[in-house]
Amino acid sequence: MSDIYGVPSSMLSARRHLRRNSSPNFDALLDDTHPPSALVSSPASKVQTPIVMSPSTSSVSPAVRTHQYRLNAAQEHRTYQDSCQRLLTHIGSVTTICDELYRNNKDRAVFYPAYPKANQQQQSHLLSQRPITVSVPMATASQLDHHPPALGDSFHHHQRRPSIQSDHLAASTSSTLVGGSFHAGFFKQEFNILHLDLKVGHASTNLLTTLEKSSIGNLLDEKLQQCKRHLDNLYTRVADTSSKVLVTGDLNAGKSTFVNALLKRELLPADQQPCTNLFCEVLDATINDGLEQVHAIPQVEKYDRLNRATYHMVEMRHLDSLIMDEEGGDRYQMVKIYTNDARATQESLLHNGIVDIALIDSPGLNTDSVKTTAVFARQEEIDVVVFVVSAENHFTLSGKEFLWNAANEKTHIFIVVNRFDSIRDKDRCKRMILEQIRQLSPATYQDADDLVHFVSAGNVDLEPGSRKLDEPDFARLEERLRAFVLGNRTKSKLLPAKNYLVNLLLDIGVLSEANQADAASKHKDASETLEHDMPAYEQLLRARDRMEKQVQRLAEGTVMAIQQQTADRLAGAADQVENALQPLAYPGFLLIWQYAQDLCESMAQAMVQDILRAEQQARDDSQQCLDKLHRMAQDELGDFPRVASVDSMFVRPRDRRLVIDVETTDFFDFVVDDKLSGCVLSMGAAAMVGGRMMGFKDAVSSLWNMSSMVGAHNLRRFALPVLGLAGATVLVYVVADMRNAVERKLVRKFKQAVRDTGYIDAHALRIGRGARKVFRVEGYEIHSRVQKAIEAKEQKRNDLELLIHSSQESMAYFTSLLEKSTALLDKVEAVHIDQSRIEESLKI
Ligand SMILES: Nc1nc2c(ncn2[C@@H]2O[C@H](COP(=O)(O)OP(=O)(O)OP(=O)(O)O)[C@@H](O)[C@H]2O)c(=O)[nH]1
Repeated sequence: MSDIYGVPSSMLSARRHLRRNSSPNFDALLDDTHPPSALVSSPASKVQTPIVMSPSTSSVSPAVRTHQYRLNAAQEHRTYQDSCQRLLTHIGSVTTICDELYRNNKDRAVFYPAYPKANQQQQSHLLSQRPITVSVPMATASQLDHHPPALGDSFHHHQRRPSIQSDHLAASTSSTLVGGSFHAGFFKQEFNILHLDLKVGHASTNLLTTLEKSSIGNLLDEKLQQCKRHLDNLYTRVADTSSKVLVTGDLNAGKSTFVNALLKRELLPADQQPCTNLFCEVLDATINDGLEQVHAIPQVEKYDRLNRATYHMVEMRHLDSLIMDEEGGDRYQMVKIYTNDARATQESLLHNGIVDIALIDSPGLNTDSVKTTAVFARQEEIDVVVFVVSAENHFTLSGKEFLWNAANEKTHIFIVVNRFDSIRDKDRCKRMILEQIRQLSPATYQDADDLVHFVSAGNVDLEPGSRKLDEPDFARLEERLRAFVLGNRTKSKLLPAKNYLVNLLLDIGVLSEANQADAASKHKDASETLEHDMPAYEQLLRARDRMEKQVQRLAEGTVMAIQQQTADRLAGAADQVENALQPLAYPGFLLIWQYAQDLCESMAQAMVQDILRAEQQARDDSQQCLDKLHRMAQDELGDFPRVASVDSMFVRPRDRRLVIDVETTDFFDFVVDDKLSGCVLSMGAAAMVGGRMMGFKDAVSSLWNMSSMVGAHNLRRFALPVLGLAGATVLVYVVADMRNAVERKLVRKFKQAVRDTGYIDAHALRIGRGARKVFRVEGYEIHSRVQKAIEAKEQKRNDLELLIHSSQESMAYFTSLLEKSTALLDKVEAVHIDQSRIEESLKI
């Protein structure tokens, strides 16, 4: 759920909580204030700047100073509230931008620039333009997720990656903006927060360039999710009105006594023997509905004040035994003690009128606990660490280790040197301890006046209702501690949030610029390519039509020619078929039947030979045609292998022979002989050929035919002699002419069969079909290649058009994102945060 500006509802409720919790105290303070003439208007923060009390003000009366403290506290509270509110709004807006970017990255993988690591020279050039400091906490999402800021801030992070000092950044950033836009190229450096950690060391930049766009998109998705989680954390942290002070130190240094002294109440057990076994957090009872209660918590991360199942309620009178009992330390991780403080706001630390402060007393440091306490101190919500050291014992090894670590993390520690009353040579003791601090934590030593306090917590009067004033040293400690806590609250809550927003917005600006440029270049390239490809595409379309017509024309022309050639060749062969008879030797009258069959076979073979020649001719012609087709297609489509082959033509086994049967009548043939000038009967007699005998019926029929020709009268007169002569003549003639008769008859019969069966046309068509088939194969190949080339071009066109469209959208989106992030960056920069001024103004 989010509001109309996209701010999550959880954030809104946290903001309401902030207002509700802080306003009453603030108003109460204001009720008591003098006219606003004491306040100076500050244009930067649009709030009034409190008057910082000069050293001369120390001479004014305590009542005036208290009044001034209230004024300043009220004003600081107002400034803090204003900064909080504005940062919360900006966190919400940046979260919305991250959401949009995340969704955009899901729809269309965002371009992630793989900028090379800036070399030393470039780095120093950038540094000269953008002042960078290592004094401001700035934790990245991942760093904070895994390594909470140390000891109240995150200085150690700056050792790894320089961050931008917010106040300087405002100036430097605005100097890099022209007309509300980032200078191209200026930001070409590594990302601060959106840096994709590939865990491959120095090769990461190279690897980025080789990674799939989608993989980079996924990495960016994860990174944006991390950012959103961190923004949520920052929101909760900024909206949280409380501050936590961890009191740690050596065993028996007087930590519990010191906490009691701050509370002006004997709440925690103090003993000469080490007695604190648990972390004890003391909170103002107002946040527990005014009820004084002790909650013993087995698991801190599950603790919920309103859920009794997450803690055990312990009676206040059993508090000592709970804390001192070693078993308590084993059973519980922490004790929360809600306590009332009836003192006035400027006197109480817990109930100070500005912020809810919780004090956490911890078990004394020893070699076992030093690490646990260090981890505890690094927790995000710890704003200040107070280290208590006994003036008698100075720093132990464990104490030194703790301070040494803290110093390495560039943390200021508030040091309380307790039990100072037991020291006789106080100056010497001070010198020695300050020298130790100088070595252990130079940063703290620098501010020793404010951060190192020599006191005797045991001397603070804890009697209820006592009017006895604290020793000046302890009173000063309280005042400095309060200012330090409030100053650190800004440092540990607002500055990290502001810096994170600034760095994230700068990264979003870099990403937007890079994507704008990338989209513009893609748009330009795609438009140019499209324009360039258009004529080629249209040419291909024309080539397709042209080629299809040519293939059709060439192939069909060749087929027709082949058919015609074949028909001509076969017709010629059929006309000359009698030539096929020449090689055959006549075997004699008795084998004339066999001779007739050989004649038929010889003619058939002659025709087959011609058909085979026609087929070969067709192959040759087809080959030439295929060559032409292929060359033509290659001219348009480039080189490609030929698919069709003439070797596959006419390979199917088939009987090409024309078979005619030999019949008896084939041996008799009547011809008109020119020499006889008359019609002479040339009859082939039915003879026994190859064991075959003419039938009786046929013989009678022949004779009857002859008699009818001669005539009945003559027949009767010359019957016998004529018959005898004729018979002899006929017989001689028939026998003599039988070879010619059968040859003539069979040739005629063969030719007739050629005509009757459509032998020539059938083979001409078959051979033409064979040629057409190979042309069709090649034609199909050419067609599909042209089609593929056209489809590839069309696909490319579609892709280019899509790319043009999406790059246009991308340009529009990132232009608007850049404008938004730039405007937001200006607003975030305008949130004025000055921790040192706060500390100064709250010193009484
Ligand atoms: N003389 C003197 N004694 C003090 C002072 N502060 C604390 N003590 C004594 O020092 C002893 C230890 O005090 P605690 O407050 O229990 O010390 P601690 O650091 O909380 O102890 P552990 O939590 O058990 O490590 C007690 O006997 C206190 O009375 C002081 O300012 N002066």
